[in-house]
Amino acid sequence: MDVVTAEEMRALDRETIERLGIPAIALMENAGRAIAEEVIALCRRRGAGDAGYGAGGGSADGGTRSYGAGAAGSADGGTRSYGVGAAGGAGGGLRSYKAGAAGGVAGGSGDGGTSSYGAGVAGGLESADAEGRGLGAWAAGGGPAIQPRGFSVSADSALTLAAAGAEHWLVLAGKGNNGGDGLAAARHLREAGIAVTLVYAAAPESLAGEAALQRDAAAAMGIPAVVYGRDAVDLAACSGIIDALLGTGSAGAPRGAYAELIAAANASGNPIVSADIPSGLDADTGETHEPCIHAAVTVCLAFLKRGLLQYPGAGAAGHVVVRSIGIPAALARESGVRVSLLTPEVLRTRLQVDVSRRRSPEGHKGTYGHVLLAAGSLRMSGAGLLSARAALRAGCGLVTWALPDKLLPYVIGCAPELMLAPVAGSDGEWHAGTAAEVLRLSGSRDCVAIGPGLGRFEGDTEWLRRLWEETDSPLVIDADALNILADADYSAWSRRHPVILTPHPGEMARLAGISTAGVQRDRIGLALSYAAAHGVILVLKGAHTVIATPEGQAYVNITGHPGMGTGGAGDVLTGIISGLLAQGLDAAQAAAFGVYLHGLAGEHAARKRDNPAALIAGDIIEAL
Ligand SMILES: NC(=O)C1=CN([C@@H]2O[C@H](COP(=O)(O)OP(=O)(O)OC[C@H]3O[C@@H](n4cnc5c(N)ncnc54)[C@H](OP(=O)(O)O)[C@@H]3O)[C@@H](O)[C@H]2O)[C@@H](O)CC1
Ligand SMILES: [K+]
Repeated sequence: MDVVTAEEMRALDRETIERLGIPAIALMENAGRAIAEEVIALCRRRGAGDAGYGAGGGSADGGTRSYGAGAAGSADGGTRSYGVGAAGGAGGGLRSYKAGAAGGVAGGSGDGGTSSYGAGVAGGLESADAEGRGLGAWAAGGGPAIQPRGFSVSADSALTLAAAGAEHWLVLAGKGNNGGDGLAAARHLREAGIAVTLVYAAAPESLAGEAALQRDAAAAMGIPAVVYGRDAVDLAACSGIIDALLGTGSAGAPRGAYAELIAAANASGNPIVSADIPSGLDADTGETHEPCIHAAVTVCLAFLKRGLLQYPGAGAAGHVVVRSIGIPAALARESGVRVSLLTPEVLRTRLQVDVSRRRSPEGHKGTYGHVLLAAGSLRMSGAGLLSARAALRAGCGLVTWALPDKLLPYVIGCAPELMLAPVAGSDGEWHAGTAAEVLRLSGSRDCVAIGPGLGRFEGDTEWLRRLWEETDSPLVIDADALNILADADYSAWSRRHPVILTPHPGEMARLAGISTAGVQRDRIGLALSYAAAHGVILVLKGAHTVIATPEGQAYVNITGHPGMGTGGAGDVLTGIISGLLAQGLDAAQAAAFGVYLHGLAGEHAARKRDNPAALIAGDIIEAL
């Protein structure tokens, strides 16, 4: 799934309209219909008592974000799900997101999907038709067992709602194309029997182009309209709100009536469905201006916007569903879009990773590579142990842990699968003279990981420079090794093999020479520019870790759990990435797949606890 900036989105719009000849009004119609379908899907979920998307957004499982794709896609209260295919949506009951040959990308009709046949290639679908009947009404067990019963007809069920009479939605319309999308949605809701009132943020006469056409069509259908500031408006007196105030054409903090409507919508307690992005959000950076809509659902049009993946914007967007509006998906790649959501499909098709982690029947420990880890000190022995154990669990054949010799008695037996290589330290710490010994050990290793629990020591810059320049395999640099780099001017250091840097935001701030808040302001943009400028693979850790390559590609990961904010989780990631590198994955593959697996294991580990706050780094290793 491609992730775009507002500028890239505008270029893709232009390309579609001007080169392909698809009229702008057609795109807007598709956008309006998609928004209406998602509103109806939300009404159905609410009718069914699913509190997953209440007012104020947020997912039901305490933080796992969900992104759906396809028609009427919806996720099940926080479980991440990816739907693909003609009628593919992330169905209400799909839980097939495990990395695996068929995992995570099974298509199926979402609740309220358009077809009784055709969808449902995956087992376990719990989709329902317009009347709320599960597919099981026709075929026990669902899935491909559904048989046509002679002649039958199905209707446009995604745009019908049995309990429409109980609903009254307000459509907050700005004067740009985002407002036009909302006005088109209003007509479809009205068709579904839902009461709708338009609330214009600006005088309706100020709308132009396609938005003006939508205004006139809505008026011709007799949809009631009020103008904010001229007519009385009570945003609490409704059952839901469509936010079509500001989209990708907005700049800066919302002004005037826009700001007042956003604040009132948030205060109303009603669920808000945002068109394209929550109004008040910076579509690129994820910065939330004051005020910013807090959506229950964001119906993102055509391509995922970077701002919806980056916090705090990701927190304001609620459940994000990306809907096709007629812009060919291939255009994004063709026009050089460089950022992707890290899904199992992207891992398989773009990164060519064997996500099944298949083992060869003839394989032996030599088949799966050998990691050398230079890590640990007396004060921080656990970091090295965590990295080493994680590398083994990631599937590599052998791990040698180089450590200061004074540490040896304390770690012998802690992990019997490990090989320990004591180097002559000074009082349990590293010293500059150990570089030659580490280099010697690295000679027959498939990758070298440096940093967890390393500490700082005199001459550490020269020590790291030698390893950087002379090791003959890919390097993973973490923790204190990153701090050594931050204090050095390493741009002149030469390097023949790839380097992966794995900073958390604080370490990234030191590397880039900016504040941590500056790092978090636009993580995707920073990761892309840093990786390109320094010729490294950058893994910028944190919620929605970004993996950027020197060639200018970036991947944004959404596996993971808030419970993973615990000491040692980063050391585990370093081990996983190293373990994958040793098995022959290239640096981009190992970094991306490692981050993905780390998050997935964190989710599994969190689920095993009564309370995810109890999660510790070792649990992530055990869940791999
Ligand atoms: N193009 C297409 O083909 C398609 C586009 N699509 C849709 O269009 C959206 C982009 O539409 P857009 O470019 O018209 O911009 P939009 O977000 O509606 O806002 C512009 C208006 O907001 C105003 N404004 C700006 N900042 C402001 C502020 N801080 N506070 C207050 N007002 C502010 C600004 O007013 P001005 O400052 O110029 O007076 C202007 O009137 C996109 O997100 C998607 O939803 C889809 O239908 C697919 C096809
Ligand atoms: K909006």
